[in-house]
Amino acid sequence: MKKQDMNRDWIATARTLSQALPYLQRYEGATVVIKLGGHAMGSDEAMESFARDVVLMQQVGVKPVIVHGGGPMINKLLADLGIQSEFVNGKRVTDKATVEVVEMVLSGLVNKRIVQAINGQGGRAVGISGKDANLMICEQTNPDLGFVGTPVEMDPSIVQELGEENLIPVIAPVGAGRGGETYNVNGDTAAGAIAGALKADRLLLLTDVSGVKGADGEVLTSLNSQQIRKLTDEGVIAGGMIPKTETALDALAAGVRAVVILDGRAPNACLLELYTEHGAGSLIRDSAPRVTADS
Ligand SMILES: Nc1ncnc2c1ncn2[C@@H]1O[C@H](COP(=O)(O)OP(=O)(O)O)[C@@H](O)[C@H]1O
Ligand SMILES: CC(=O)N[C@@H](CCC(=O)OP(=O)(O)O)C(=O)O
Repeated sequence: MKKQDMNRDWIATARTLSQALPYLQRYEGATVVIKLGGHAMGSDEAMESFARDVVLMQQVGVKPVIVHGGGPMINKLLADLGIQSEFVNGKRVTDKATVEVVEMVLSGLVNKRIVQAINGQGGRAVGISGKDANLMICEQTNPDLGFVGTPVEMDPSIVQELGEENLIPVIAPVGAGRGGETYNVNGDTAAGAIAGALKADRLLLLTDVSGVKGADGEVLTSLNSQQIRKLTDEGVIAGGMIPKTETALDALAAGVRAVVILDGRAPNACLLELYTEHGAGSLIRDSAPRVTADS
């Protein structure tokens, strides 16, 4: 690279940093719940980049809370074990053998991979599940789905206490039933319930598309609950996007200020969303269009 071009790059970097100031101030002390979907986890490099963003966010005063999925990783182990699995309306039909595999994969392999990635970037992450300290008590969603749970009682104190100690909670979407059962909870649903219980400032749902697409296939940069209902009725919002937009609406109703659906595979997705004017992905809330530094 020529010296002149390098200077231009540095000037642009300095300008970006300087423009981030109002956003850094805006999010100081804010609770940001980030749901990392199985499809967004991708390569080790993508995981490393995600972990670096999370540690940086904490360094500048945000309280990050990570809730993860891991559907593709569960699929793999079930297939290796020869256990059949099917989904109904985006939820895995979960019998006794399946729920054991789900807990093993989510609370074990996936959870510890994220914990290790964050710690590798200089953070201090602690892996828990919805079972720990009664964070997420569940009831059966529908007898036809077996051990699939709906969160009915949340105690977010463990998450708040970890945050106060500058520890980063990494939460597997597995819940406890009142009768000692283990429940498999959709990752988006769990993230929404946790964000709602914390009254988080932001819920970021990281997935494998750039945001919610409209009928023309273009990503909508901001949308409200009315638009979501209309797009869902028209079948434009479908498949795995339905639990995400439903979660977004439930989280807003529970007191979360805004929800963003964005591409977790894009480099620095979380930083772009929080610290730049244009943000990233689709911002969902019920009032004004895009976020400004003081909203
Ligand atoms: N209107 C829409 N806009 C964007 N994606 C959509 C839409 N409708 C359905 N989808 C699908 O939803 C998928 C995201 O859900 P999913 O695969 O369950 O994600 P994750 O594993 O990250 O939780 C996208 O890859 C896309 O195929
Ligand atoms: C009930 C239910 O379907 N649970 C999900 C939990 C994992 C998840 O949600 O993973 P993603 O976010 O990667 O899709 C499952 O068994 O796959």
